[in-house]
Amino acid sequence: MGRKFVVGGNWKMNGDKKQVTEIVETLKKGPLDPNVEVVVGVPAIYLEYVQSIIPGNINVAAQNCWKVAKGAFTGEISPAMIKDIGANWVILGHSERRTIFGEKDELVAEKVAHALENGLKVIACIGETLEEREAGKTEEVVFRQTKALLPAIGNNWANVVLAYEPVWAIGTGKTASPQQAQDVHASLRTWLSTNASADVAAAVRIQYGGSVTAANAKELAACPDIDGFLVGGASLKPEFIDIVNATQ
Ligand SMILES: O=C[C@H](O)COP(=O)(O)O
Repeated sequence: MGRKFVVGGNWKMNGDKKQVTEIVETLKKGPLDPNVEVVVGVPAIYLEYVQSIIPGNINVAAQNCWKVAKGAFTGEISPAMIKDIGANWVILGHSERRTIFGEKDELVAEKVAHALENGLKVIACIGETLEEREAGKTEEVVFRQTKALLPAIGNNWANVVLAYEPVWAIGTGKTASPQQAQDVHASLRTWLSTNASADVAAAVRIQYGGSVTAANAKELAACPDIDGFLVGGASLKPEFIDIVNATQ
């Protein structure tokens, strides 16, 4: 049962025009494993520029979008706008959106529903905080966050990638161990098989995110339920190529 490995590079609020051009040049040189789907999450202001210079084998994602097509929502962008400039993906529910900008499960779900309705593919992020993990609530939190997405996704699972990103591992240098990540991915798949369907559970790709580097990617990629990565800091560096190629 082949789940195509999918690696996202989330540039977050980093880079200027010169640096994003350099990153694209590095990606062009690769070489990138042709069996891996690659998506780069680009700051909104550079989306159209990056889309215009990136090779066709790499997909461009927005890092957020709003839940309706247009209107009086100062500072926001819509899925229609993302599609209009040629990009096809959006990252939603990232823990930085949840914790810094106060996005709740319901809002994330509304955004996911609208993005999918408008033909975008979605990387939907979930994950527990350190406090929640230490309280033994990892599964409870991850299942709650995913449950909120079920009606939003409906029968559109083919256009969704889940990204499990334990908040305590993001940007901290503390990667979840392969066993810790595998355990959550496996229990999420079991939960999906009960709460969505066996087909969804078997087919959905679950990325791991949180301090992924070239040094730890191969071991994580070898876990049976880890189907890719969502990479922050290391996606700005040439080592991103090695992370994309971690299954080789
Ligand atoms: O979206 C990416 C994650 O937040 C991981 O970031 P990081 O690789 O810098 O820890």
